[in-house]
Amino acid sequence: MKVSVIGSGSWGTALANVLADNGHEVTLWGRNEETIAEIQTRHENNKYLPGAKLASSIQATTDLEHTVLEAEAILLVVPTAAMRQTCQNIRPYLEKRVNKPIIIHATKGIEQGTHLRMSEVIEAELADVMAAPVVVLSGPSHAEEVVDRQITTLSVACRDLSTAEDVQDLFMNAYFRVYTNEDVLGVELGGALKNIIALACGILVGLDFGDNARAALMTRGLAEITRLGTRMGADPLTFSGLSGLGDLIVTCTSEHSRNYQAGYMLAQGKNRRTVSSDVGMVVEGMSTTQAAAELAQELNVEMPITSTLQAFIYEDLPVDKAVDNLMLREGKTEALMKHHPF
Ligand SMILES: NC(=O)C1=CN([C@@H]2O[C@H](COP(=O)(O)OP(=O)(O)OC[C@H]3O[C@@H](n4cnc5c(N)ncnc54)[C@H](O)[C@@H]3O)[C@@H](O)[C@H]2O)C=CC1
Ligand SMILES: O=C(CO)COP(=O)(O)O
Repeated sequence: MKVSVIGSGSWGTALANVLADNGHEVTLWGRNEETIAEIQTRHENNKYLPGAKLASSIQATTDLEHTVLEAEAILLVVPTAAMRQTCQNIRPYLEKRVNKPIIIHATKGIEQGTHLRMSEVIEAELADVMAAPVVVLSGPSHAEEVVDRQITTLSVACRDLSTAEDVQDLFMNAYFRVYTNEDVLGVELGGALKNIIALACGILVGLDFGDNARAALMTRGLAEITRLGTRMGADPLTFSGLSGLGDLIVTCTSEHSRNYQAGYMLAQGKNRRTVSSDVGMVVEGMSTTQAAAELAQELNVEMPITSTLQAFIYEDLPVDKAVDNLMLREGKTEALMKHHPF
């Protein structure tokens, strides 16, 4: 199958490599001429995946029209902040086509201002020029390990199950196992919101808190993700799956996680305005924290970790006050569904 990947950062490059391993004709689009030339000629992407050798069959290009006109499936893997503009950039080429492609995305975030999920942004811009409802690929998957062909499991979500199954077939192989899911909302929210908790874990570890505190943050983090997601209409069980608990574990416990790294740097006193460029790659959790705190307020859902992190990052709340905010709140019951239906 002809598959085009739009976004040649770490995740787009690693996914292009999986698709090439599966024998697909892969075109990888990026905006940076140097990166694209390096992928095309040396089969390497040293800025984002240093040391990795990529499949030589990947065709890397900066020509967006060529990338869009040929593909039977298009995978969008740009940062959240660039998703709407990217859809607008590819739209004219999709309009020209008689046979429309399947659109998949693997981006984890919530759009600033609108609070829309990525599938909602894509469908708002492209609904009439795609072959099927948008498909989401999400789950515990650091690009560094995927490009090294280490065992990885993910979910593909689509409200049309047969399209999800087609995309499952596209990606599945001996090191990359994919499960289908029809809960697009839950899968997208799990992937986006775990970045908030990973940032908070990085801060906690950077400040020398112990393992008990990290376990508390992950568990209560999952509780508030589930509370918001259920309020929005997701299946609560989705958050115990790969794109919920699975992704929470991998980002809160791994030094590969850019969100975790950014949190660690914030704990060392790095400025929030420079922390993303210090990490050198996109840190989605910074803006998602703001968007999720606003969303929780709008929907009247309690998200104490998210709102405390928002105040820590954006309003200079001192760390001891942040910890007191969480620890000295009125006593609560742990039961999620019985006492707090959402
Ligand atoms: N790196 C990983 O292991 C994983 C990343 N993701 C998600 O994938 C998405 C992309 O992240 P990464 O590839 O890791 O980021 P990255 O920081 O490695 O690369 C970002 C890429 O986006 C490009 N880009 C930035 N602004 C752009 C714009 N306005 N238009 C077009 N391209 C633009 C950059 O040139 C670069 O190629 C994020 O939402 C991330 O959460 C999901 C799973 C795993
Ligand atoms: O989503 C990821 C792994 O599943 C990547 O997380 P980071 O963006 O924190 O590196």
